[in-house]
Amino acid sequence: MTSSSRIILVTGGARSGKSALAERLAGQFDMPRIYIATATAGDKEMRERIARHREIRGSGWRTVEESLDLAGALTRTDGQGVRLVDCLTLWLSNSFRDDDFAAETGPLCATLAAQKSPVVLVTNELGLGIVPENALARRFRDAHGLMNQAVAATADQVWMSVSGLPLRLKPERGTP
Ligand SMILES: Nc1nc2c(ncn2[C@@H]2O[C@H](COP(=O)(O)OP(=O)(O)OP(=O)(O)O)[C@@H](O)[C@H]2O)c(=O)[nH]1
Repeated sequence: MTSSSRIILVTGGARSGKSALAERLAGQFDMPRIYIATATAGDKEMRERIARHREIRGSGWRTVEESLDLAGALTRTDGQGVRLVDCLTLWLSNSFRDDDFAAETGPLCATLAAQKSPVVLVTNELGLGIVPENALARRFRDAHGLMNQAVAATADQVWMSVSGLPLRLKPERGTP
């Protein structure tokens, strides 16, 4: 992995294989691995899911749990290894202020641009289905799409996982 691939975004639908792709991309950096989890274990199913993820990741990863201050977690861990953030969707949902999505996404993109060590970020490709009936869900969906665009613009590489298959979106093959 070259130094020009410092910020990598991986998008995809639920159970599309995006987390596994992100782990493979992070694994290409020959340095310690730090997993930044934005999920909180709200119920038994989520606790079991998290336990499974930890088991699969194994001891090669240090885990940092940060559901709100993602920029702070990135700043604190910069210089310590490659960071894998899983995922931006839950982070935005935890920190979403109904009226002002830029208040969260702007500082995140500025922090990403300032990182010295690599970061692989996982997000979801929302909004491919029907328009939600609920107004808050519509505002979240729109804010989430704008967040993805802003992070993708900041990223050196963008990938999408479709049915477990990786699709590279940025840079397109053949372009420098
Ligand atoms: N708090 C916490 N959350 C974790 C940990 N490990 C994984 N997670 C969370 O588990 C979630 C990812 O797992 P899944 O929901 O199974 O993945 P998915 O997005 O449905 O499926 P894929 O597209 O295949 O990745 C992310 O939201 C992570 O934050 C951990 O150690 N602690």
